[in-house]
Amino acid sequence: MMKVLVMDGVAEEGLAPLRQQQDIEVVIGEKMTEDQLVEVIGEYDALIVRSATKVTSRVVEAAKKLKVVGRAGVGVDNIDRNACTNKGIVVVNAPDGNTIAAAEHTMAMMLGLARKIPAACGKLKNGCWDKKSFLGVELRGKTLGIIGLGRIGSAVAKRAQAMEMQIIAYDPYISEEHARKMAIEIVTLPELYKRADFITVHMPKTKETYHMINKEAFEQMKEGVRIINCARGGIVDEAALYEYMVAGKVAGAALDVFETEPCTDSPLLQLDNFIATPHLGASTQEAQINVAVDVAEEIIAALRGDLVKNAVNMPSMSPKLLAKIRPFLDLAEKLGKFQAQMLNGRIEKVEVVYSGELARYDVNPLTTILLKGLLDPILQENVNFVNATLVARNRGITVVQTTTENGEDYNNLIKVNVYTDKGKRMLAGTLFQGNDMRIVNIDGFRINAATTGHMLVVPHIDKPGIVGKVGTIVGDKEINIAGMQVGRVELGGTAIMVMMVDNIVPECALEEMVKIDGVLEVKMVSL
Ligand SMILES: NC(=O)C1=CN([C@@H]2O[C@H](COP(=O)(O)OP(=O)(O)OC[C@H]3O[C@@H](n4cnc5c(N)ncnc54)[C@H](O)[C@@H]3O)[C@@H](O)[C@H]2O)C=CC1
Ligand SMILES: O=C(O)CCC(=O)C(=O)O
Repeated sequence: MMKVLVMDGVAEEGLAPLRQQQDIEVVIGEKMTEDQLVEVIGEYDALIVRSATKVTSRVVEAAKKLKVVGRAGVGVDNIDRNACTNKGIVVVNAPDGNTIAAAEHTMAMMLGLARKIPAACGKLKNGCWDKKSFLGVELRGKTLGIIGLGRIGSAVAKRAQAMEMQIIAYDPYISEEHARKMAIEIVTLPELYKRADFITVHMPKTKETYHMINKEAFEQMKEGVRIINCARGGIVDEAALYEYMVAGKVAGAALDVFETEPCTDSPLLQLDNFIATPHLGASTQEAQINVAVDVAEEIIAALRGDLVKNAVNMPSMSPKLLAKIRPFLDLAEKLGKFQAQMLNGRIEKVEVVYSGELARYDVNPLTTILLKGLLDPILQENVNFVNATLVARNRGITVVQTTTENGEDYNNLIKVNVYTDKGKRMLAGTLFQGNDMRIVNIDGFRINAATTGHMLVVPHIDKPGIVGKVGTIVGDKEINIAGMQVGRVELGGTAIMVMMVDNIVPECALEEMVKIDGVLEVKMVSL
């Protein structure tokens, strides 16, 4: 039975996909300290969190069978991704389910600021009918500066356009063309500061974005600007914000997120023109169900060893790309696994060439899974789709990946050259129609071998009697031969024999075979 620990009040309705699995037990956890989590995490195969639980390196170190950490939401800054990656633990998030909730919360903040609703409401509830203090401004005709034009930034833009605002945006990773299609003008950051009446931030907290809205930024802004942060605490420097609000340059600010959460004692909370919500951006019934369902499905996929759509620490891919390359993923892994059993010496370099139709796809996931197939059988540590590239890099293995339209007589071909301190080994495989996977070349010898079961691979001198002698040894061990392929370049030169056998041939028999005159090497490969 696999166990999933669910923290932070993830929506119960969304956990239905997990509860439907016969072999998965769902445990709803109460709020825990780091020490408490460290104590229990060893029991769990998967952990689901929102933003409250911190998945620190200590927690990750204490995990014994954890395969996946799921974030029911977007931001994964509460999860130590490097620690997870090093340990081969997949980190998944649910990036789409709360976009609208966060965008609507941003609009609510903007309208709340423009019309001073929270302060007016507070005063009225205290028995004071005060109309004079709450003269607001309209959004129509105002310029909204959006920093970070991703999912939420774009959804905010669309809603603000409906309110007849003019949108300008800064996002160094979004093309102007993309913005133009949404009728958004891309500007530099200084220009955005200079022109915007309202500024809203929608990017992740990174080294680059931490305290991005600081004194220098406030200095460049318009008199009377209003600031909104429904993204991550720390993007806005709260001390600087307080200073510029008190000085009157900033007419109002609304924060849903704070540098330290929970936050109940900030001086900002004393200001009438400051609106605060306790990280509620994603807190709608709809969003919570959406993200819980999404993350539950990802957790199931990860626990079953299937590919996940929204992994943040391994190559993830669109469903469209996945459908196209899924059969090639199996082939790539098999080629890696095959090579692992053929090698002599320490791996120095892996060269993968993708040809034919494969040249049209993003082949990074194929290389990753090929490395997993290659390194997992060789190394002591657990190598998986998450950490395979990192493991290769940490071991000083150079990985080179190229694509070419020229498929060398095949519609598609994956060729893997592995260089060790003892030489080079080449292997190539293809997918024929109907996803029929075949090994088509070993060290330059053309063959046509299946990619399942056990096989003896025997490079030898092309002369009579060798196949018979190898077959006799296999027969003496009462092992059935299921099929055979021989590849040679020229008569009397070197050749390769691939003998399909029903069981693993024992080491002592392999040693006997190597002694046959003309046999150069014997490798037992199981796929
Ligand atoms: N308050 C809440 O409850 C919620 C907060 N969030 C947070 O909102 C933020 C945005 O989420 P999404 O739109 O889904 O993410 P996204 O990944 O779709 O968009 C982020 C955008 O920020 C841009 N960006 C990155 N670095 C930048 C920089 N230095 N300057 C300007 N732009 C930069 C990226 O190019 C990207 O377009 C995240 O931090 C997320 O954690 C998301 C949901 C709910
Ligand atoms: O789960 C939550 O309430 C917060 C959501 C959030 O901040 C995010 O998705 O990045």
